[in-house]
Amino acid sequence: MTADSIKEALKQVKYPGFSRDIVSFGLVRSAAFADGTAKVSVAITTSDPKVPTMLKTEIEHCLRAQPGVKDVIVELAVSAAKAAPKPGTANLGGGTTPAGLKHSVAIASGKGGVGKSTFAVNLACALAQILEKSGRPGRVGLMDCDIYGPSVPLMMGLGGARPEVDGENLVPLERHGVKVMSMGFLVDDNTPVVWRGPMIMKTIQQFVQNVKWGDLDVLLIDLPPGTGDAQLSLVQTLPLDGAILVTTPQPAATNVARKGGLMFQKVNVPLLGVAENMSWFEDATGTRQHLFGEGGGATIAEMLGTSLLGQVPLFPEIRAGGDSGQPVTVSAVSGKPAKAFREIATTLLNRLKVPHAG
Ligand SMILES: Nc1ncnc2c1ncn2[C@@H]1O[C@H](COP(=O)(O)OP(=O)(O)OP(=O)(O)O)[C@@H](O)[C@H]1O
Repeated sequence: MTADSIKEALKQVKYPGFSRDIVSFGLVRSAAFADGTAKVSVAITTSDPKVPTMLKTEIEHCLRAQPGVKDVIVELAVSAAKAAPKPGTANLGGGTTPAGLKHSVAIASGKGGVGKSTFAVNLACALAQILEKSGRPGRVGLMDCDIYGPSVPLMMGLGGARPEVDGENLVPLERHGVKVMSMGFLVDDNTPVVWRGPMIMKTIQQFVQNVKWGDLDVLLIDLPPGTGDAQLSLVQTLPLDGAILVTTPQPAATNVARKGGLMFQKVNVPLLGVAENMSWFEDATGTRQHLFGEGGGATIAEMLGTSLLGQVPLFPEIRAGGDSGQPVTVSAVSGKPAKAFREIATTLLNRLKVPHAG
């Protein structure tokens, strides 16, 4: 055995209550092997006294089964979770999953203007439609963390709306079957907000913990564009199941999108796939014009070891839907643009193993 093969073996150990293993969660701090003794050091954040005991037993059991291992020493550093855990809550690396939230997925892009918010809004509406048909209405949330230019309120037809306050909590607004919370609801359009890192972190934590999301199958999180410190902090603050990277097809966009993907890999957030937006434009004769080049989405997906979730063509109706607050998935349910988003929504639900009738 070597330090590496110990870590490899520990990939079989799942964090209690999760389908992910302790290595991919980034909880294994060190591993060593000498004279038949495997020594590992693991750091976790939890307030549940059962978790450390369960983990220790699992790790010992796993390593004792490895060839040449006679003894196992597990050093477990346990720090208390920041927030008091609610029933069904697990805490990892500082993030707290609210009870009732099944899956959270970040929508990210390497740079601005690729249609990330448009994609997030339409994906949320398509998910809500599929889940409603499956007998699960009102189980999709959309959290707009694009603090620098929140466009979700306008795109969802909620411009100027204000959420209700219930005690210490905010009640998300509901539109097109989606529960929505956005920084745009809380700040005045005419007052530019100068955000500093700690303020961003605090706001995002409150968006997760002090918003009455209720029972959700999927919460989509629209991240600010780019791969700076703000994004990295957000990703570490939020308990994420995975991320979708939105890109346009031109080869020039691949490098910057790749950086976005690598950021998630650095913090052990799995990539659920790449979504290519503005893939082509269908002219009057039905011929596809590749205005922004071709193949970028598939190339990035391959580079990052993930797959292409789907492609969304350029449609004037998509832009018009965003501007009017009636996303195309809602205003023209049976049209081609809506179908493109629904296909991606179905693939995502399958990937997250959410049962549906879509
Ligand atoms: N597939 C599409 N077809 C037609 N128009 C689109 C499409 N996707 C996005 N757009 C339009 O492109 C513009 C930019 O989209 P959007 O605001 O969603 O980008 P973004 O990546 O979220 O930008 P930022 O992150 O800088 O806010 C919008 O006017 C939107 O309506």
